[in-house]
Amino acid sequence: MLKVPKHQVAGHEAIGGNLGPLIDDSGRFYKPLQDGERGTKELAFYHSLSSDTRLPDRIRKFFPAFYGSQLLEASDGSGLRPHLVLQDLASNHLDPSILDVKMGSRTWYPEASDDYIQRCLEKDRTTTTVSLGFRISGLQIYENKESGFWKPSRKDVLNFTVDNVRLVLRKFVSSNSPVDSNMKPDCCFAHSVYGGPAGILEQLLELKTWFEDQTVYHFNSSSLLILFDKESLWEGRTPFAEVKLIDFAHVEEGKGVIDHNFLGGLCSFIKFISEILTDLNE
Ligand SMILES: O=P(O)(O)O[C@@H]1[C@@H](OP(=O)(O)O)[C@H](OP(=O)(O)O)[C@H](O)[C@H](OP(=O)(O)O)[C@H]1OP(=O)(O)O
Ligand SMILES: Nc1ncnc2c1ncn2[C@@H]1O[C@H](COP(=O)(O)OP(=O)(O)O)[C@@H](O)[C@H]1O
Repeated sequence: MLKVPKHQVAGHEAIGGNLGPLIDDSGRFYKPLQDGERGTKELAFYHSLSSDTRLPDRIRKFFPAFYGSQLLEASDGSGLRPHLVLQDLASNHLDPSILDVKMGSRTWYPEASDDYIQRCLEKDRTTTTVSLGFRISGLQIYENKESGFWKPSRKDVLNFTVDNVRLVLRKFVSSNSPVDSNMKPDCCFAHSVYGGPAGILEQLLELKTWFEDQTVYHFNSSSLLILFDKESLWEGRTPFAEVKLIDFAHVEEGKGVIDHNFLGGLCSFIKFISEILTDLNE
């Protein structure tokens, strides 16, 4: 039985009769192939990744597992449509807090259509994409059983300033309410979630070592999806905090050139996470 994901934080959503991803109870995430080149590009990327022997195992783990494609009834009622069959990254987390961070100081690329470039340029200039090399494109933070999740609207997220980003990255690992804007985030989970040998910072640094070398792919407009849940943290499960790469509808061949755009954004994001840990130590 397919259903609408409970923990989707950005992108096209299968609610209100729209086209969007679906999940099942076995831990699979079905992402409909988007129209035009976008869908075929993302499918081709996953196929190429599966057979790419150059990809080290320590890097493969950053991508959702890929189980091919399947024709399924689309969520918008338009009939059968091919879907990517992916690992549902939220399925092994109870009440996950999730951040979707769109990487790069530009989300457009020269091969795209003029109309697409114009739309991207506009969003890049009005968000932190240009200034920071990344923008938060969606999030949810689990508070507690009574209050559930704090999930700011898409419009509010698109309006995040640099200061908002700094604050949200602190709220993400805090125990006090993310809703109350007067409350200083206590960052009480920062050491365990961002720090430590299996924490987010280590994972980001490992990913960075690959981006410093790899010239095979250019990850235009792709995101880092960061997930953790308090339950796994308390139970000492590993990994309880994960960094994954998603959204490959605009990946291009790297043709021997470093993906400076993604790498620059990654370095900038790493700095923001490192600062939180440094501030705690001082
Ligand atoms: O249509 P919208 O306004 O929801 O824009 C989508 C973006 O949502 P946003 O407004 O930034 O929250 C959406 O951004 P997120 O993935 O939500 O960060 C994508 O940029 C999407 O483009 P594409 O599918 O990657 O080509 C964008 O879709 P397209 O406009 O390219 O179809
Ligand atoms: N494999 C996955 N498992 C769980 N959730 C996912 C997965 N891929 C994407 N998502 C969720 O869906 C959202 C949108 O995904 P994305 O691939 O960027 O779609 P779009 O192409 O519509 O922008 C992400 O922010 C995340 O919440």
